[in-house]
Amino acid sequence: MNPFDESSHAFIVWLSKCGAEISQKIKLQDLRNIQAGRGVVAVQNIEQDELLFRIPRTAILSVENSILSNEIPKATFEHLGPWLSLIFVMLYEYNNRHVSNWAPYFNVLPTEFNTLMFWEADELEELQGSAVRAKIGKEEADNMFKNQLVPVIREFAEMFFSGDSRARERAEAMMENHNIDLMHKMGSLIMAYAFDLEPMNVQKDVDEEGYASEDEDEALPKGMVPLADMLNADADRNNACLFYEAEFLSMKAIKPIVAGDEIFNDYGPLPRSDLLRRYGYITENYAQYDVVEIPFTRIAQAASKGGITLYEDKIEYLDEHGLIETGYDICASNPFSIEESMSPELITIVETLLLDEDEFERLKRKGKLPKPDQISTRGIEVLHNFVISQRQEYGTTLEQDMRDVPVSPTSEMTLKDRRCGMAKLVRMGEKKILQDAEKALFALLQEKNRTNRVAKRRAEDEHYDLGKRQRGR
Ligand SMILES: C[S@@+](CC[C@H](N)C(=O)[O-])C[C@H]1O[C@@H](n2cnc3c(N)ncnc32)[C@H](O)[C@@H]1O
Repeated sequence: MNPFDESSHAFIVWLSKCGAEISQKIKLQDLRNIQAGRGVVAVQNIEQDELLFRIPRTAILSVENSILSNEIPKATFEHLGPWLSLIFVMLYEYNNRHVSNWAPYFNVLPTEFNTLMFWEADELEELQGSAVRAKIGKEEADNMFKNQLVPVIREFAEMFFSGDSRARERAEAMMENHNIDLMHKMGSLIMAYAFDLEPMNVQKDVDEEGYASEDEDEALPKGMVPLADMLNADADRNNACLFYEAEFLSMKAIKPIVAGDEIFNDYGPLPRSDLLRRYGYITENYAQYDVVEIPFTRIAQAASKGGITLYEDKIEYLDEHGLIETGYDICASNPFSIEESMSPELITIVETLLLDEDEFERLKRKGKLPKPDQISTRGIEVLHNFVISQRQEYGTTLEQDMRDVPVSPTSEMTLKDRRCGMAKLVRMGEKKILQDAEKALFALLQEKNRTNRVAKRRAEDEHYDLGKRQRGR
């Protein structure tokens, strides 16, 4: 057995000893040949609703289950919040791997990542104007590690490095780059592997597709659920789901699975930019969720270029209505439609900015806002300009990108070429949306102008007829 399979085997043996029940119909498989690390595959046909495995809650790597939670005051974890608390606990268990209950688990978790946090500057450049570059948050995470996490490690150094006479020195060394890097790796593991630890029968507010809001998810405690996190995901190939029970978390088939098929979890309807940021991979069937985010700052710039003043009172009023955000999405749709793809908030903002003072005051008195489905000719022009100005943020055109082949990342490529290939697919997806939006807005503008011309001509004709009738009297 090669070392990779040996770790997989030792992990499954350990997990069974922890009390997990694992169906004989599945196995953990080496999928490095398709750049997918490990994955879970069916070895026999599986029926819908069949149990694939169940993991006792006690085997979850979480704050609650780590012995650190007996030693460190609850208030400290509350102060750190769910994300930093889990990083804290994972660092502790990782540093004490020789005695940690989760050592065989750490042996199957990756130590190298392809997520945007770990890309070189020239690789990130390949994303060109994509708003995802502003969301990587490396600096913010660095600051949180240095200003919030390291002080806690210093405060509880004797426990964190228990049994080590150099505990204080080691706590000081947590500020060093290699340790901050380790914190980023734990953070990245959480981002791509951790589950929100929902209590049993949780009632979350979900959208029409069944997804909870990010804010709601962020407030939940997080935990690393062994094996459940070995499932890959691929947009609409989801065939399994994790169920939260009192003592166990159970992974069950949600449709029949044929022997040989991979078992896929659902990571959510993520655009490829976010998939790359959080998980470090992309596949074509996530293109349906692609978005272009127009940052608010760009809207402000484009508006002032177009002669629209961002009056403070209008911005304040829009903010009171919760409409001022860091950015606004234009989503992919097929066939592209403005109603389906264009952020209604963005349309309302544009129409509000275009209101004259009297009209704005009148709406404000009534506590109302312009309706996004009643877009004006001037509003279309402004949105068209936003789209053009966003398109200019990308260094190459879609046609140029399409000319250079090959684009699809393959296993023969170097890591750099693969990253650049993935970045190119992300920026091409965004450019396609911008191209579709530009065309659709232009067509709508022409239609509006045509209707306006007809209405004007009709009004002129009526005026002329009235004049003739009056003269004929
Ligand atoms: C929750 S883990 C799944 C287990 C992982 N494959 C492993 O070997 O540890 C998520 C990571 O798996 C990889 N992954 C998931 N789905 C994938 C897919 N469809 N294609 C390629 N890689 C995938 C990505 O690296 C992602 O960050």
